[in-house]
Amino acid sequence: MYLEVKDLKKSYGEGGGYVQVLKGITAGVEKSEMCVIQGTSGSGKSTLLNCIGGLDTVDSGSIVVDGMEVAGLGSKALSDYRRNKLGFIFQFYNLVPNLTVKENIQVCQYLTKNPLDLEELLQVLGLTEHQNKFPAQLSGGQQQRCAIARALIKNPGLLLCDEPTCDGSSGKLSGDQFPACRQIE
Ligand SMILES: Nc1ncnc2c1ncn2[C@@H]1O[C@H](COP(=O)(O)OP(=O)(O)OP(=O)(O)O)[C@@H](O)[C@H]1O
Repeated sequence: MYLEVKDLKKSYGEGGGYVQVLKGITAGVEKSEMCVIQGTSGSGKSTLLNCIGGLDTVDSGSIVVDGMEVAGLGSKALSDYRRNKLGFIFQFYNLVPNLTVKENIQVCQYLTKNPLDLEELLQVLGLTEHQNKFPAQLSGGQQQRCAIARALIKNPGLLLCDEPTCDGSSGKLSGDQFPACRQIE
């Protein structure tokens, strides 16, 4: 397995505000496999991705990526993991507003060891003519493609996508639209 999650538990808050979001998730994804996570709104999909991506801490359990335990890594090792192994497409894009499309992508290009070719990526994603625009000057779909390019430029071993093809207002894609993918509920 390239990604292996075992008995993962994660909660937020305390006292009356305590909520256990991940109640012992166990799942695995092979190298080159695509896997869809399905669940109702608020069920913990983003929380799971954030934990796997090292953006949030877990209460207990294990996350192994390419043979390396990620849960509990120190900050330097966690940075290396995020820089070189991981691409993350955020649900709300998280583009840097005062950087252009090209600069948003270049930030990740410069940080990683084996980046893809920037010009080619811009072209494939239909962003060449928009590369000097700022995020506020882009349509939702253009922002989304910029966020996808920023994740892909790192040529990551693991690509985590939090609703990458949904603009948050036009309805969600169902797993049925990804027949080649295995689904985790
Ligand atoms: N930082 C936080 N502090 C407290 N509660 C949180 C925090 N982040 C998420 N939650 C709660 O955890 C639960 C899971 O949230 P999460 O964003 O993972 O759901 P989701 O399945 O991705 O939802 P959606 O499909 O609507 O994006 C929700 O009840 C949410 O309110």
